[in-house]
Amino acid sequence: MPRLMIAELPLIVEISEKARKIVGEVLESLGISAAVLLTGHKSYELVGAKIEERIGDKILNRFFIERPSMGEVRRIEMSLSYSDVDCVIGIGGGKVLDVAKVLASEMNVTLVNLPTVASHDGIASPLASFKENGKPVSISTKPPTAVLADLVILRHSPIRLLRSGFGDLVSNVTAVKDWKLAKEKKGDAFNEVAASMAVMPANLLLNSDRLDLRGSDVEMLVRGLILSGVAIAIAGSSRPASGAEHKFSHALDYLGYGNGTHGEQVGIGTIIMEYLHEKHYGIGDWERVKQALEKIQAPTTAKEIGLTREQVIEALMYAKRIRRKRYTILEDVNPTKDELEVVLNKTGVA
Ligand SMILES: NC(=O)C1=CN([C@@H]2O[C@H](COP(=O)(O)OP(=O)(O)OC[C@H]3O[C@@H](n4cnc5c(N)ncnc54)[C@H](OP(=O)(O)O)[C@@H]3O)[C@@H](O)[C@H]2O)C=CC1
Ligand SMILES: O=C(CO)COP(=O)(O)O
Ligand SMILES: [Zn+2]
Repeated sequence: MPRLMIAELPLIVEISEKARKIVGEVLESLGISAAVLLTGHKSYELVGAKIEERIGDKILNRFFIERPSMGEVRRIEMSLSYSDVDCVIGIGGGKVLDVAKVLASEMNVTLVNLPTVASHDGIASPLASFKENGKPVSISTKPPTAVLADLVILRHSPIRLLRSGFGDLVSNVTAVKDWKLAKEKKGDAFNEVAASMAVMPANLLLNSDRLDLRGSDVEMLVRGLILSGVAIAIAGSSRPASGAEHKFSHALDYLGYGNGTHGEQVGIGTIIMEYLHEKHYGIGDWERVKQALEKIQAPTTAKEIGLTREQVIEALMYAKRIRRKRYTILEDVNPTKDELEVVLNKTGVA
């Protein structure tokens, strides 16, 4: 029987052209008086400095994040010592927001996140991803109390990172198929609300004729990534947004192969896993996934993210061995190297 669980969710979510301008108002409404600002050099220069001007009276300290790690969290905690901090504000990309999440969780204070890029669904999720000793680790945190997604900032953020966000959102399509498979084959707990929240925005974008991430579609992308994060909080695990395509991406990170971003890797992984779902269960349309990624000029081939065919095969074989409790199409089909060669040929990935 699934356990009854009360999920902690973001209290305030603003997705608009003026989100950056209401930070003061939001802090006021949350009763914040002493916040610590975490940011990156670039994001501070482009966005953070101006926001800090507006809320300067509430900022106790500012830290620039360079390398997201537990060491970085400890460094900040030590500098803050016994200061009476009641809020962490994160203004930056995934690196900054992840450190902000872990710090706010450890200090048990309010977290206000203002993403300056929309590169993955960590914007609103209760998960942080650090590299420790060169290897990726996933850390559970509290979700942000407030997420202020400013569409003007995000529309002008680097296009490669917007495309990456699209890849991470589209990956929910196979993640949810894997989750359903685990429910049917292994009796895993499945949450229809979380699954729908994760998959519906992804399908909306996949079915769109024209995709313009610098234009009107940025809003749906950001909405979808935030809903993904909330779906993760509701499900109590990354299940709605992470299946076999994420195992493939984690395998690449572990092996240190290629130069793709998270979203680029999972995007290519989604083509492969959607092919397997379609072939073995007749559900899915890998060509639709590939075409959508091509439409926004995101990579759809191994070569584009610095991978050889052999490395992709090795990563797929490795992916079968990680996080074994999470049943996916890879454990279900357990493809051999020869079968994977066929998949790569057919999909044109390598
Ligand atoms: N929590 C989760 O679920 C997940 C977390 N991750 C983690 O997220 C991190 C990657 O996040 P990602 O957002 O891709 O990358 P970064 O946070 O590293 O940001 C990428 C670059 O963009 C710069 N930047 C930020 N905002 C802007 C802007 N508006 N315009 C121009 N440049 C900008 C940053 O500079 P500067 O930093 O100097 O401001 C940085 O150089 C990794 O640490 C990864 O492990 C990955 C997947 C999932
Ligand atoms: O990237 C994520 C969801 O998009 C996080 O998932 P993981 O739990 O696989 O790290
Ligand atoms: Zn992801």
